[in-house]
Amino acid sequence: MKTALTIAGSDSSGGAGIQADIKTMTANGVYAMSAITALTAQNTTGVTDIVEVTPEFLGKQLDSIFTDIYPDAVKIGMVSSAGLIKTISEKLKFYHAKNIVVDPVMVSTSGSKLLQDDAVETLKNDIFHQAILLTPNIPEASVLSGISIINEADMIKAAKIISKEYGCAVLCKGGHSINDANDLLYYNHEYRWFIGDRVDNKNTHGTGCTLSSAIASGLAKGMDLQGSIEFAKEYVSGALWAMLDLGKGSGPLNHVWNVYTDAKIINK
Ligand SMILES: Nc1ncnc2c1ncn2[C@@H]1O[C@H](COP(=O)(O)OP(=O)(O)O)[C@@H](O)[C@H]1O
Ligand SMILES: Cc1ncc(COP(=O)(O)O)c(N)n1
Repeated sequence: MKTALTIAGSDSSGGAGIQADIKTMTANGVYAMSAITALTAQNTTGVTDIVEVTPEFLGKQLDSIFTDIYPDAVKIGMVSSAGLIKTISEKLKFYHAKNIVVDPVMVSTSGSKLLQDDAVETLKNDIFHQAILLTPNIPEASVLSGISIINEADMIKAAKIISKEYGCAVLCKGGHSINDANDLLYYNHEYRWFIGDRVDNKNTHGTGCTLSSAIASGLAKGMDLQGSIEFAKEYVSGALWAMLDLGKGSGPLNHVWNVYTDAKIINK
C-alpha cells in the first residue's frame, strides 16, 4: 500500500485539517499518517481557540514517522508559526522527503487566522522551494504574489510570479472566484486550466485541505502531477455534489462519496 503524510492542524469538527486529509487519503486507497502542528477548537461556524504543539514535539512526530513508515508523498497544511515551520523544513530536508504538496493555509473559510503574520516569510523561505506544488486559493495567491486578483488573467499572472520565485508548480484555486471553480496550474512557462463546474453548495469547509491531500494521494500512487490534479479535482467535485449538510455554518464535504456510491443512503 502506498503511504502519505499530512503535516497540519487538527479540526475538532472533522471537516478540514488533519481529519479531512486522513479521510481523503483513506478514501483514495492510500495509508495515511499525521504530524499535528496545532489543535483547533473549531466547528462549521468558526475557530474558538488554537493550541500549538512545541517545535520539539512536532520534530519527534516527524522522526517517528520517517524512521519507520516512509511516506510516498507529504501534504503540508496549517503550520501556524515560524518555529514549527523551521522544524518542518529541517526534517523534510534531513529525511529527503519527496512529493511535497504545500497548501499555504492562512485564513479559514470562517475567517480565523491560521498562520501568524510573521510566519509568512518563514513559510516562503524555508518550505516553498522544497515543494513540488503550491496550492494557494485566490486570497493566498494575492498575498504571495503581491498583486490583486479579480479575474482569470490575474490568476495566471499571480501563479507565474509565485512559480518563478520559488521554482515549483503553482495551482491557483478558483473556489473563491465569482465564475466557475476553475483552477490554474502554472509551471515551466506553461499553464493549464483545470475546469470545474461550480457546485451550488454552501458547505465548502475543508475544500482546500481535501484537494491538496487528494493530490498528494495521487502522487503517492505514482500518478504524475497533472494526472494527480485531475483526479483530485474530480474527487472534490464529487464530495461537494454528494450534498452532505451538517452543522450550522459552512459544513463539511462527504469524503466517502466514492467509497459508498449511493450518496442518499450515507447522507441519512
Ligand atoms: N462551489 C464549488 N464548486 C466546485 N468546486 C469548488 C467549489 N468551491 C471550491 N471548489 C474547488 O475546491 C478546491 C479548493 O478551492 P478553494 O475553495 O478555492 O480553496 P480553499 O479551501 O483553500 O479556500 C478547488 O479545486 C476549487 O475549484
Ligand atoms: C486545522 C485547519 N486547517 C485548515 C483549515 C482551512 O480549511 P478551510 O479553508 O476550508 O476553512 C481549517 N479550517 N482548519
